[in-house]
Amino acid sequence: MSVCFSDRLTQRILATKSVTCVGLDPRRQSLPQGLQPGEGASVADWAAGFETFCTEIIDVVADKVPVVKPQAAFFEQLGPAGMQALHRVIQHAHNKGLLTILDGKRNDIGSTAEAYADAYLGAGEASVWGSDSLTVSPYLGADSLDPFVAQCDRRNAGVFVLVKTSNPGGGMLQDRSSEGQSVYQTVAAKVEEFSSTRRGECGFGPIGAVVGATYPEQLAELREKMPSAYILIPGFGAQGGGAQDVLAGFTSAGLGAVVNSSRHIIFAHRRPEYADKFGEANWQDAVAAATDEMNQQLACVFGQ
Ligand SMILES: O=c1ccn([C@@H]2O[C@H](COP(=O)(O)O)[C@@H](O)[C@H]2O)c(=O)[nH]1
Repeated sequence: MSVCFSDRLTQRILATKSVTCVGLDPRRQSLPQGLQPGEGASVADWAAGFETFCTEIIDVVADKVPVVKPQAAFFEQLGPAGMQALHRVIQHAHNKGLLTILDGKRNDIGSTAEAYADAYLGAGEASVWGSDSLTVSPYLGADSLDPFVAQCDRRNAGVFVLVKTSNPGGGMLQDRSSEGQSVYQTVAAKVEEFSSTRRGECGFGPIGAVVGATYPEQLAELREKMPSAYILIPGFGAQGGGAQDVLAGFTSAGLGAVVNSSRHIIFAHRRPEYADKFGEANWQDAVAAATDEMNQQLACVFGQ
């Protein structure tokens, strides 16, 4: 990949006219009936169901959105078979022209973080997992982030550092203050420092931040504090965030952020408004309709 991650993401946003990120969070109990392997099924059977589910979602959304975010946890739950399915899902997204954010929230001391960065960062054949980008935790400090940043430089990959997460309990650590600055503000300053010296043509660098749609005030504050960073905004839809909550994450050109929704899109066939219209057998049509709906709700970011 010769183009830096932030420029590739920007190109995809402009080409699809969408800032929606579809989260691939296959949950056993919510899979459409036709993909549930039935009683006594092995983890390998479930992994096959996950793979079919996610690849079909990718086929539906490939021309509608710039990026998908596979959630590693659900694949890890199925052991080696799940991880093989995850790999094939990432490759399928890549082959369909979608960018990938692997949501693994990885990190460790620097020398071990090097192995994580090598494993996950680099699209297609550039790394064994083939992901364009990865979510990472900042809680082991700046030196733990360095290996990820180095791999972003080497392989034109991207990372999204957890800054202000969408969950209600995140403030226990993230909102703590010392020397007049909260932890999330300290992490944001580091993200900006990394990205400001690596800006692509789009004006953003490859080191981004995770900021929840459930904290619109902090999102506005962090947009200002990190002018060089792409923001991944989870918490839209199932967690209660809406279009008005995420507007402040974008520049006036509608760039600088992508908004993730997982359950509300991939399990749209279970939402009453879609269940009646499409029925479970046509779950792919519900995914398409829910993606179109989210794109329409967020179209306002381009005309701020
Ligand atoms: O702060 C964060 C960081 C990550 N997530 C992840 O995003 C999706 C959200 O799923 P929904 O179904 O749209 O609620 C999920 O994979 C989380 O692990 C987050 O929600 N908040």
